This record gives sequence, structure tokens and C-alpha cells, in this order.
Amino acid sequence: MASFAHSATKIYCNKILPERFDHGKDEPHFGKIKINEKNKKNMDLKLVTNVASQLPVIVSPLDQEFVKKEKKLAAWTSVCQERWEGELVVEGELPLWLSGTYLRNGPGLWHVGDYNFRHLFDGYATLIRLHFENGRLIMGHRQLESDAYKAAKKNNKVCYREFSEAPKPENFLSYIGDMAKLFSGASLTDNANTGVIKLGDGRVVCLTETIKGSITIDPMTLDTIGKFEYSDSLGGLIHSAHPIVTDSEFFTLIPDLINPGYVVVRMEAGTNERKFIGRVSCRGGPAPGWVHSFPVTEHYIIVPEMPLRYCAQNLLKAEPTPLYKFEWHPHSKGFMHVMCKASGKIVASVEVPLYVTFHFINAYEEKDEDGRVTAVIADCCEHSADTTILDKLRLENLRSFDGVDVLPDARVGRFRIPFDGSPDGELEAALDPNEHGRGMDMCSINPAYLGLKYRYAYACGAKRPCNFPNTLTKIDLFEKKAKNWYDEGAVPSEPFFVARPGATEEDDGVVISMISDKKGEGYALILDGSTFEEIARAKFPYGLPYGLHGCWVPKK
Ligand SMILES: CC(=O)/C=C/C=C(C)/C=C/C1=C(C)CCCC1(C)C
Ligand SMILES: CC(/C=C/C=O)=C\C=C\C=O
Ligand SMILES: [Fe+2]
Repeated sequence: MASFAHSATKIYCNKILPERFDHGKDEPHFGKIKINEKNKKNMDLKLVTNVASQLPVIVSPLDQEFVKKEKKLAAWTSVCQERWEGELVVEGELPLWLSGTYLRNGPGLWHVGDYNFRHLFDGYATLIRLHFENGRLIMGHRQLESDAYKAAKKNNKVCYREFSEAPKPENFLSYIGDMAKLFSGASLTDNANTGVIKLGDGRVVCLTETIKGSITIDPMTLDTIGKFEYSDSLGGLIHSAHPIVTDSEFFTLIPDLINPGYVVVRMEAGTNERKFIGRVSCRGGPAPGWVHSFPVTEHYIIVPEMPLRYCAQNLLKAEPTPLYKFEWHPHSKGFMHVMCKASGKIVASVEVPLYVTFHFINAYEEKDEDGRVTAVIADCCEHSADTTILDKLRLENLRSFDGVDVLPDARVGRFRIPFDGSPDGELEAALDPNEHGRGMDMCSINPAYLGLKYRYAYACGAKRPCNFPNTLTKIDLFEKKAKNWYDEGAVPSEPFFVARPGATEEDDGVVISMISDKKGEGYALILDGSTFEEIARAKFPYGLPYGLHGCWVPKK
């Protein structure tokens, strides 16, 4: 851990990022930060000495064009260099109790050479860390050294199957070879660009939806340590991008495309061994529904069966289909299944209205006066059963906002799954979606409320017109109200709640987000979890790409 015993009121960086500016006219300057031998010694900051000015430029011609012309689009522009690290100047006051590291992962590099990717989810993983200590803030970012990323750099082409990109076969024979590699999983990406989790034993793992894309990193240096190998023989090629992780365990779902269903597994902290809990067979369709995430309650695991289903034929295609690797099967209907964590038995399985969601927010058990569970409530960011959200996340669409309101409506979708044997469950908006501008995704809660009745959710909402969620919103599910934060032209990333140690109120803590602003710059933003007012911000040396999900690594 870096120590900050010195009083570095003025730290300079006169030599950062020369390669970033090779193509521009500016001599690089970053606020008050100068990295020289004296400061390095004083600061005991190995972090800062890591500034990687020798690393190669990764700005594509198209990206540079963007940055110059459209100053506001750093969110959708590839990260400009492999890594950077340094102290940020904080405006406002960081709480002294905020001690630890917020890590965020996301697809931050969307090209190989001159070839530009299509979809937000295709980009190579960019990790960002915000290290808080004694009211100070060190930021670092770095590319994840996945096999997919290393191979793309080495060969100057896409070498693995990404969300929508696939290697271009050179001839018919190589096409046949690629097919074989697809079945074995060898051609699937390990580009772990979706999220980053801290396991109960302290290991930090980047994830995507391919199982091989589970990669351990060092949260201090952002070094790629290596593959997280599951030691069991459960197999599978894909899993949920969002396992449920606590200090003692990890749950995930493994979709079974051959015999449509889901295998539900648990891995104890300190092990690499997933153990079988139970299996859910699909009720609806030819294939399991996409399970980007799922929720749990105290005693149950909720397995969603969404009518947006994996599609084996689409998996085999080199060119993307309108719904990528998925297909919309409204006739196959939507279901929610509830499995007992302890026995693996299905205790409820209901048909629900059609729905589309990436992210479940939380779930909890509803009980009668004798303490018997009568239903499970499960909340998600629900896109009005409209799959067009996937298309809206194409980079071309994200990069071309012209003032027309094109973001499809979303809401907090609340499922009620009754335990009385009735065949149907309910799905309704938990609050009027106009409270958050009919935009809703990228959510977090106070982790102490995981699986329990909870009141607050933090998410990205919308101020219309927009083409992407552009506000931070605090949802009060009891009062059915929202408080919104907005900076005109800015794109905020997932608001991440960190509780104050010792807090007794659910919203006593801070909310961290990273903002890509309309000037092409960016900053870390810290809001008060209760008032939702800004308490501090710290400007980045340059705008950073949009990112997806993060985790908190508290100071040991
Ligand atoms: C970034 C994000 O939210 C989702 C990423 C999803 C990915 C990378 C999915 C990849 C897949 C393949 C490469 C082949 C198999 C299907 C699927 C899991 C969609
Ligand atoms: C960013 C996003 C949806 C935004 C739409 O409102 C979804 C991200 C999914 C993967 O983590
Ligand atoms: Fe996600």
C-alpha cells in the first residue's frame, strides 16, 4: 500500500503521456502533478513511477478524429494509452473514513489497428482504480493483459470471438478449423471486460461471460496475474457475468445450451471449486434465456428465464445478427424460477410478462405474520420488453447523438413470485419511471442489504432527450421517489455505493461514479449517499472511456 506520510501539496508531472500527444500539438500538462526523481523518492509512490511513457500508442486514426472534432465523446473513444497512474487534485472534501480502492472494469479499447469494433461490449478491458486514503485520491488505469488483447496487439487483428466481433477466416479450411475451435471454446474470447469482483479471500477477478475470461489481477498495480482456473469438473463455456459474491461464497449460473437449462453453482471463499447446487430446466424455449445477471434472497437463488435466448446458430456466425448471439422468442414466454440454496430444489416457477433486463438490482423474501415466506420480490432494470437497447449500444449509435431522443424507455421492474403454487408471477414498475427520466440501468445497492428488504438503489437514469443514460439517480423504493444528478452533455458510469464503516442507515455512505464530460474530459465524482449532493470531484488527466462494473477493496 502506498504511504502518504509526506506533505505533497504540489506534485507535478511534466513528462506524462508523451505518446498521447505525439499526434497533437499540446505539450502535456496535468494539473499540478509533476513526476521527477525527487518527488518520486519523497512520495514512496511506486504507483506513480509506473507511469508508462514507454508504452505504445494505441490511438486509432478514427479515435483521434473524434477527440478533436467531438470533444464530448471520450466515453466512446478508445483509451489513449495502455496505462497511467498519479495523484489527482481533489475539489471538495473526501471523507477521511473512505479508505480503500474502487476498481472499475469496462470495454475501453474498441479497435485493432485501423479496424474499428461495432459494439460497446466488444472493447478490450480497461481497468481503472481510484485509491482513496487520508482524503487523497490516486487514479490509475491499465489494459487487462488477456490472451485476446495480447493476440490482437501481436497480430494486428481480432483473434478471438468477442461479443459481436469474430476473427475473419482466411480460407475455407481455416473456417472449418474455427468451427471446431468454437465447440471446444478455444476461439472464445477471454477479454474480461464486464466487471471486477473481490472474492471473500481477497483475490480480485475480472469477468466476462465466457468462463475462460476469469482473470485475476493485482488491485494495487492492476497487473494481470493470470487465469482464474476453476478446479472442478463442471465444465461449461459461458456463465453469468455477475456472480453473487459475499465474504464467504460465490454463486453463479451456467447456462446449458445442449439440454436447455441452467446449472446453479456455489464456490466457497478460498477455493476454486464450484459445487453443483441444482439445475433448472427451461420451460419455454429451444435455448436458455440470456443470464447476464440474477438475484438472490437470504435462502433462495432466483433463476430468470428471459425470452431473449441464446441462439446456437448465431453463435456460429462470423457476422453479427440483429440480436448478436441471441434471439427474441416472445412465444416461448418469460419465466422466473426460485431455487432453495440449501437443497437445490425448485420451490416456485412462474410465468411472468415478457421482459428484457441486463441487471437485477436485488431480491428479498416477503413473509406472513408467522414468518413463512409467501413470495419473493425481485427488482431489475427492465427495458420495457424491448430488445432494441442492444442495438442502441452499438458504438455508431452511441457516437452519433444529434439531440433526438432515442433511448428506449426503462424502469425498475419489480417481479413478485408467489409461493402459493399459482402459475403466474407479476411484473410492474416499482415507481413511476418518469421519476428517473425513463432510463434505468447500471445499478448498485448497499451490499449489506443483499437479499434483504431494501429501500435504496443507485443507478443511471435519463434526462431526455438522450441516446444513453445520462444521469445518476438515487431511487427510494419506499417513497417511490428519485433524486437525480445531471451534468449537461456528460455520461456518468455506474454509481457505486460504499457504506461508511459503522453506519446504521442504509444510505449512510458515498456514491462513486466516473464522468465523461462534454468537453472530452473526465472526472471522478463522489456524492453523498444520503443527500445525493456532490461532496468531491477530481479531474482525470484526460477523458476516459465509459466503463461498466466495479468493486470496492477496503484498506486492510
Ligand atoms: C460487456 C458485457 O456486458 C457483455 C459481454 C458479453 C460477452 C463478451 C459475451 C460473449 C459471448 C461470446 C464471446 C460467445 C458465446 C456467447 C456470449 C456469452 C454472448
Ligand atoms: C450500459 C448498459 C445499458 C444501458 C442502457 O440503458 C448495459 C450494460 C450491460 C452490461 O454490463
Ligand atoms: Fe453488467
